[in-house]
Amino acid sequence: MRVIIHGVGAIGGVVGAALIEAGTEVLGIARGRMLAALQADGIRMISHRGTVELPFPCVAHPSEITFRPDDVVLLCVKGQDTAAALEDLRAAGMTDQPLFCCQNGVANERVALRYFPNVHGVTVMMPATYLEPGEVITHGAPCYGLFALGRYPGGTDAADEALKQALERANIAAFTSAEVMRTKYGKLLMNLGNIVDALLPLGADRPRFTDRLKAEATAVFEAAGIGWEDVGLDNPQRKDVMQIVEIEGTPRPGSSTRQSFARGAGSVETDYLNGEIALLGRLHGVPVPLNATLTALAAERVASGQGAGSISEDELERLFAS
Ligand SMILES: NC(=O)C1=CN([C@@H]2O[C@H](COP(=O)(O)OP(=O)(O)OC[C@H]3O[C@@H](n4cnc5c(N)ncnc54)[C@H](OP(=O)(O)O)[C@@H]3O)[C@@H](O)[C@H]2O)C=CC1
Ligand SMILES: CC(C)(CO)C(=O)C(=O)O
Repeated sequence: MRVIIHGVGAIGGVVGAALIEAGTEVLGIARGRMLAALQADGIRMISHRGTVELPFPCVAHPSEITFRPDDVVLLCVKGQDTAAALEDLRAAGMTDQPLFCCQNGVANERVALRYFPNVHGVTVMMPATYLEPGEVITHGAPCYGLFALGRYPGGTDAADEALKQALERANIAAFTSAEVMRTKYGKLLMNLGNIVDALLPLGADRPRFTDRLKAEATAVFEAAGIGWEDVGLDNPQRKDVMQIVEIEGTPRPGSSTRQSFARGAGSVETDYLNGEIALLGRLHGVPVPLNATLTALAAERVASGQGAGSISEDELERLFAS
């Protein structure tokens, strides 16, 4: 099995480095300063086990790849980059190789099914960081992360089992799930807080806002008949397997959305997180003013160049009340 990682950032970088360290053949698709760093010096992965530096074979575009029958493709780009990535993979000759959406949100798998027949969802529990080109960090321990894998829209197959085994050899705990989207909807509830985490200053009271975002979302799920499973700290599959730990000298900078602002990435994933709740609320006639407000606020903050920590608790409370 060769694992092609489309989008070598925080998740793609940690997963790729861990697989390479464990002896799996990996090929990354990266861009910009990350691509240049990987091609020049390979990847540096920092974890609770220490720092490893590894060669990370990479190309700039899928068109540079001759796809093989034993390839599996891990899509590790943010939701706003999914459609372009899928188009590039198809144009490059990918056909029925398994495609695993290692992404937050619940929209990627459905889009992928337009392009490819063999689509899998992955619920990614991994506190990963990418701020500096060539360097990725995971604060997950004892395993670097915990992944649930399953075929989309349902079931499991040999590809799930093969990837699960490769991940486990790489210190990433994994389990297969015939209803993987249930855990992805549960994870989405957690990720409604990404934009709150990003925009509030460090140390602010986040649950004051995130609890209300989740309440809107669970009401929408109920109205829409969407089942979900809690994948947070109380999940028994997570306990003892993957907790977020301190790494001396390497503070965790916050959610993946906060990292996008910190890197000046020019886009954030909020349309596919809080925006998914806005969409579902509008489809099912459930009021979702708070998630809709934050979806719009994220776009406004990206456009105006304001970023991490740019709104106070009082300002956010006023927006929630308006
Ligand atoms: N970070 C975390 O802790 C977690 C993240 N997730 C989810 O995992 C997914 C990936 O997130 P994360 O790793 O944080 O994101 P990152 O932004 O760190 O990594 C994505 C990488 O893909 C690159 N990329 C995007 N489009 C292309 C393309 N067409 N060709 C080549 N490279 C491309 C991006 O480049 P560029 O920087 O130039 O945009 C970036 O380097 C998201 O859905 C996120 O929500 C899930 C759990 C935890
Ligand atoms: C790790 C977690 C849950 C929150 O930081 C996440 O999924 C993200 O950052 O996108």
